[in-house]
Amino acid sequence: MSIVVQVPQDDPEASLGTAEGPRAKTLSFFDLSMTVEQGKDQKPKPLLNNVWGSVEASSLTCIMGPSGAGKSSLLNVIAGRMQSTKTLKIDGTILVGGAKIDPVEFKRNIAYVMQDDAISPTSTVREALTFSASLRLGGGKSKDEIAEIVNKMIADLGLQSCADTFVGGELIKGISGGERKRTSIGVELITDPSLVFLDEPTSGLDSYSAYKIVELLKALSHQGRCTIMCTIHQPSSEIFLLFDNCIMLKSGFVSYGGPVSGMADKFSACGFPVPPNTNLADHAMWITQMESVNTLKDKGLIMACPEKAPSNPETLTDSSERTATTWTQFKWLLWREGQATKRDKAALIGRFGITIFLNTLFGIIFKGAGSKDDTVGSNFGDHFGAMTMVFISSMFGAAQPTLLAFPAQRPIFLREYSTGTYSIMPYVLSKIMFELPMALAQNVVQWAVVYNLIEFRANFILITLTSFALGVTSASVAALLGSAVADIKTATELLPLVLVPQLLFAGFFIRTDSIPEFIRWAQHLCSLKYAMNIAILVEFDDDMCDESDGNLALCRGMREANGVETNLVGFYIGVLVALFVAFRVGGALLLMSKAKTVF
Ligand SMILES: Nc1ncnc2c1ncn2[C@@H]1O[C@H](COP(=O)(O)OP(=O)(O)OP(=O)(O)O)[C@@H](O)[C@H]1O
Repeated sequence: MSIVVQVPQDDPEASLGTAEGPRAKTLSFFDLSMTVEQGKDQKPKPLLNNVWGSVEASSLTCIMGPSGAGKSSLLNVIAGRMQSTKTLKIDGTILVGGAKIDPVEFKRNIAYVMQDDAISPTSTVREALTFSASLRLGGGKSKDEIAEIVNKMIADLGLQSCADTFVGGELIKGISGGERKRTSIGVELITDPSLVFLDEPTSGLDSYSAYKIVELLKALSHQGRCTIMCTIHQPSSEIFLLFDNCIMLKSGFVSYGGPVSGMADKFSACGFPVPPNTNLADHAMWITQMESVNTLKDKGLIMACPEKAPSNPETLTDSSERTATTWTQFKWLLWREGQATKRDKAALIGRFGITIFLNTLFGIIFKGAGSKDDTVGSNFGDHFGAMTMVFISSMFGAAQPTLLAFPAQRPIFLREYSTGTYSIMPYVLSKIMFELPMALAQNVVQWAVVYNLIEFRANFILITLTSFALGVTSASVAALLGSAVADIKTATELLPLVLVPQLLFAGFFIRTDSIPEFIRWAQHLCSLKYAMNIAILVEFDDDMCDESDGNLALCRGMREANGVETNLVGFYIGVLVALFVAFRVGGALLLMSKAKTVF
């Protein structure tokens, strides 16, 4: 790909630093093309065809066109968020001001606001902005300076009345859609970018909120803070006339590129006058949609780029380091994770409520199953069944909350990671730092409920720690699964696929030496098997069993059938730790690869 993005040559540092005041830059692009390979015997499909456009600094531009015309593709290519790949070829020249830059390096000066507002639902507006400012403006700013920047941003965005309200989401009540969009804009604008791109900023908003958002974008651009470009669907007249420029696309061709004020005349001159009392945007959309590319070419609406790209522009990179240290990232992520855990009361109550309810039920059903007192009438089958049920519930109890939370957190991670807000290590560590104590607390509650009711024989601490190890390893499996899929529904459907096979390989229903040899290896991926091996040793060891009622022989038989050996406890613990780490690393790698292809 030979895309170049340029910044002014006269004062490059001023244009790249954290300058206060006007930073907006002109933006022009020439002959942008994008084609996608379609398979061996098919011709590559063109998605963008010699697209061109030029917008002045501090202006507000919309990209319009029928569905599938290439609006998002164009926005993503200009924003440097789409690069050439094996199957996707991108070509063309993009100029910012006048000097060439590396689009990846220049990313810090470009803000991109996604269509879906991916902001932590348990943060307040002020906290979301402070989080972004603290991590993206570098370590050089004091707390007071950050607070001042955030307060100014809140005022600029008109968010004073909801500054300390939760952003909210599906499960937590929060600010309105328009306020959430403003917050998303603020989170990106806080880095003082030269160029701001927004994908459908008005989608899902009522007409008044949509108007207020575009009005805000106009004010921000006209203040000289940045040059703004966004895609938009069917704007009302009032909204459309707020834009300075419009780029209209038809099947990847430019059918209009210029000021909104000159659009009606251009359409008239090409034989498509705007009927009286008609919204110009609707008229332009209608014509673009109705007429074929050839007709629009013949009529002079679709035309080649009127200018040539300058040859050999100078290259400039933005080497300014604005990312906070890993330690700062970790502290902020930990803080946000703590707030999320504390504030999502429904999730907390659900998690511990279900644990208490299920384990009370186990306690009632298996009451005294582990008792050594012959008069209670316990037997080996009930005793082992009780242990199995408690362990299975520990496995699902830890995996479920992680899995349910993950798809909601995933888009937030993808946005923040791809904008360089933090790196993967502090993110994963901050998650684990909260998951471990939560899982421990859940297991302590679980065993506190069942231990005496069922009269388990193992040491309370040992058995609790074993089920805790199982819980956190299962949560890692859930994190891996959550990293792979985008929505809660798919994740929930896939959970049994990952956890139920564990039951088959754990040795409860079938001896592991009876499993067909070609698939027996899979037992080594099962955390439940290793946790049960340890549990068998601490609960069903020789000195825990009673020779007189035949339990000793049953215990020994079970240990033998499942290959459980007393001297391998260290190995079983090691395998659990290794599985925990492997699933976590796998999940992190998957997330990182998703972040690269998110746009
Ligand atoms: N990476 C890709 N590989 C293959 N086809 C793609 C790719 N990206 C986009 N397309 C196709 O290119 C066309 C333009 O897509 P794009 O999302 O840019 O259109 P759009 O105008 O933003 O549409 P909408 O308004 O429906 O969001 C569509 O037909 C889309 O399916």
